[in-house]
Amino acid sequence: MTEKKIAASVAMLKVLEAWGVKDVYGYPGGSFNSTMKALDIEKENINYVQVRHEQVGALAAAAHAKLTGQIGVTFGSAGPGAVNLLNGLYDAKEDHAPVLALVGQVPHTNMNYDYFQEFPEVPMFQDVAVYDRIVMTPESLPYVVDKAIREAYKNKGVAVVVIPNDFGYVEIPDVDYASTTILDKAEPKPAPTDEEVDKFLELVKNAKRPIFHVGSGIKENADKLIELSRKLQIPITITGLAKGSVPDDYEGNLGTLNRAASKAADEAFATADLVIALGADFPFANLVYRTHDFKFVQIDNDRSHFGRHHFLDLGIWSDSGEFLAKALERSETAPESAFFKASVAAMKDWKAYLNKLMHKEEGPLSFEQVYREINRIAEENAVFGIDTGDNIINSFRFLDFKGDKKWTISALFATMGYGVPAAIAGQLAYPDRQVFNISGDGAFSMVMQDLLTEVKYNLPVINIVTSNQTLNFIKSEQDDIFEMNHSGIYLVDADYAKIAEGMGVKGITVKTLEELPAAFDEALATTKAGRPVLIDAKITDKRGIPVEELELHVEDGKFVETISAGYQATHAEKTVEDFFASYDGAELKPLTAYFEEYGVEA
Ligand SMILES: CC(=O)OP(=O)(O)O
Repeated sequence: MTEKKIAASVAMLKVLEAWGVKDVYGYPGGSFNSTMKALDIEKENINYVQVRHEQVGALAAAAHAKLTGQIGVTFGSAGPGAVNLLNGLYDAKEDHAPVLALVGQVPHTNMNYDYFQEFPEVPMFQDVAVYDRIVMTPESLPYVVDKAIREAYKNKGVAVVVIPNDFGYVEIPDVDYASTTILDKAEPKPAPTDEEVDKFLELVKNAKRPIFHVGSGIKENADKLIELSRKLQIPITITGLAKGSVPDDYEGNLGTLNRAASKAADEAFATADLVIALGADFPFANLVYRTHDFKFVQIDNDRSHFGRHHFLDLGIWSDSGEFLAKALERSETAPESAFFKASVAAMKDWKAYLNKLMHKEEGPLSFEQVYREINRIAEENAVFGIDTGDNIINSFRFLDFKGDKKWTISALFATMGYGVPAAIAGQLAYPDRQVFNISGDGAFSMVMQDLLTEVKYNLPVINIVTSNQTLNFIKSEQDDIFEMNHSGIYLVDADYAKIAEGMGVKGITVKTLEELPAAFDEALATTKAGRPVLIDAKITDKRGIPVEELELHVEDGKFVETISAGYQATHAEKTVEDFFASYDGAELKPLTAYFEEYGVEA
């Protein structure tokens, strides 16, 4: 009997198909032609998405993984194609997203002869990858790719497989190379002991101002968290990635911390005497966790995370759902807490302030009104690709995450140019949903060639460019540096609507508050007709209020609120009241005012 044969590259694609991969993002080069041939053969089963820069392909794969939880796949050819992948792969690494990168290599017979575009790729990917291999035989190609996918899932990171081009053409035995059956088995969840939960409850009982800081893993258990927050009277702060995981309309959800914060969250956290970090892995902990003394409880399902941001008073290795269920079961309802009430009141007023800014009807166009319009047209299950810069702060503050919405950012790596690739990945993964890209002009102009990808695949993305000819996130940082002029942050303006039109995308420019609603209506109508659209919103370079400059400390047995010495040194406003007023917030009150009102003691 003759053994059935299959090209090694086709066998590799069948492995991807078995793992449920639908889209593969990349740009061909000569050293990748054996896989390109296979992609053509398998086009009914797997979709090759031609991006216009490998960086965009790698970022789209990372965004796909972050949005869906499923592996994202990207490729680049030997040499420049491989190098261009790096930015997107680092984004995946830093945000723990499973991504497979297939990398072309010259035919193995030409390797080590200083051949055209040949370079040693494996060492280059060593730092970014959790698994990094060059295929050594045609027969092992599907096996190595299968193993790479398992490693990417297991280690929540990037797996790289370098493929000498000639191996892909070779016929190998046609057998089932994929090991996807492991997907059926859920990992066992760690759970707390009764004693651990009782110790936690004792710490809560002895605290005057306990506060939660929770990570995005809470999403499935947000109901239990809210029940415990109410029962024990503990307000909640969240990490940036947890935005939307705890409903914004829960009165005890104070929102995010630090620079992208709500005022109430930063203020309340600064007075906490007990911080309960629940799956929170916070990249700014070194700033925010070290401003004052508090007791620290950490509950995490990853044992390698314990103590990495703060010394522990209590560490509980547990899944958040298991922990919350037991804490609810073993706790008694706490008496009403003045700290909880004061925090909730401060948050309510903060939300009213944001609402006021969004609904301004006079003055120049600024980012708040753009967000009002996005919220107006956004559907319940919209998907957002949000680019790095002010749009991160602004989306955390102004974007309405209610409903079944999904969003993604380049969180820890924070690369600019993420919005377009994320929107492409979002629209391909969720073809029936409305998808937005929200980018600053600096970020957008790094990847704008990939509007062509939206056109090529008929992706009706709503691209919003918040365009102020400034790297505004950086400008704000420079504003706070003593005796520093603005340096290198001003950008040449462009007519992004015209650029979009030149690529086949409907382009709309909006310069005034009056023009804004009609522009968004037109954008909506365009995408409903199946076409991508771009709104170039010419906004001011106004800065949002930097609430991270607020500081609380105890003087004579009472909390006192000030603005940081650094801010005072670089700005005219010296009092908290003047600080609020300079950001159009004369009605805002320091948390200390609420403390007095509700009787919170230091
Ligand atoms: C990085 C940066 O400053 O971006 P933006 O101008 O969108 O804030």
